[in-house]
Amino acid sequence: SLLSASLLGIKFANPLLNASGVHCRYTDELDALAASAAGSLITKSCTLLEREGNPEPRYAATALGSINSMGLPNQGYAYYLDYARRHNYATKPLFFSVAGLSLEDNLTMMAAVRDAYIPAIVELNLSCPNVPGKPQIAYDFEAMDRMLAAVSAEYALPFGVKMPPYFDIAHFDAAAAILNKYPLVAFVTCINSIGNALVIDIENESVVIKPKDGFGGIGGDYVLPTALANVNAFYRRCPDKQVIGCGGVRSGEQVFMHLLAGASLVQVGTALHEDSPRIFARLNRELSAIMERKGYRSIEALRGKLKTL
Ligand SMILES: O=C(O)c1[nH]c(=O)[nH]c(=O)c1Cl
Repeated sequence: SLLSASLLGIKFANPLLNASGVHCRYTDELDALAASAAGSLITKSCTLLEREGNPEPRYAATALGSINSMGLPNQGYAYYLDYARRHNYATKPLFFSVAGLSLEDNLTMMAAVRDAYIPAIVELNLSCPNVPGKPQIAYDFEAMDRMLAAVSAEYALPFGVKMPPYFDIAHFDAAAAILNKYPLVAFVTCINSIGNALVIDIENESVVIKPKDGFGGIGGDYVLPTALANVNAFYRRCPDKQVIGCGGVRSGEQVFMHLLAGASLVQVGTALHEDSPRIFARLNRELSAIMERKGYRSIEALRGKLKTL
């Protein structure tokens, strides 16, 4: 149909899903996404063991988006693996987000997903900005190279990576060159939050989140141009991979922008957090209306068709 999408040869009724971390820590949240108009869903990035995460307040919404320093709160990978075993894949695909605190933990968790023989799609999070003392892997190119070499060898199935934003052409080039060494990295999700921003409340003359002296990853309207640039940069540099867009989506127009930039699927974070899974029905309606107005009969007809001047 008009909004059909595909990734790794798997069919999606529409390109929309949640961004990992939003509305996906607990089974009731995941069930609500499964029952929503989203074309698929993804679990909260998980660690080997359950984590409480950082002290609250650790999320705040602003007029232009959000800031968070959650600290990877999650129920541990066994909880999400159990959910992934019970999911009905005939209704919609499920993504499984992994964010181990070490290479060994990532290998253990991905081996468990591999050995479960379920069609869950793994998105390896290389970009969590909020675990104190753990610099994010994707900003350390040698560490990212080592991680992908070991994970590719162990998991031995196609998987994807969740990337942070880059801001320098040389960094797009270097990061893409590493990803292109690994054919099993079948998709690249761009972007994670822009790390270590600072939101100030002038009434209280204070930061708005407790962890890390108020420093946290931002999402929402703040990040849209950076998200689109990263989607398009990796779309251009990784012709053998697909790209999932994430960042700044709150209406059909931003979904359309991500698709033009080359995205195959589009994730929604801040706007989903501030609304509810009902947002997916609205986004699908708005995207359909734009496509019909412009005469597009399929997403493939517009994907990656961004014009330059
Ligand atoms: O603090 C978090 O849990 C978190 N927050 C983000 O904005 N991105 C991530 O990948 C993670 Cl893992």
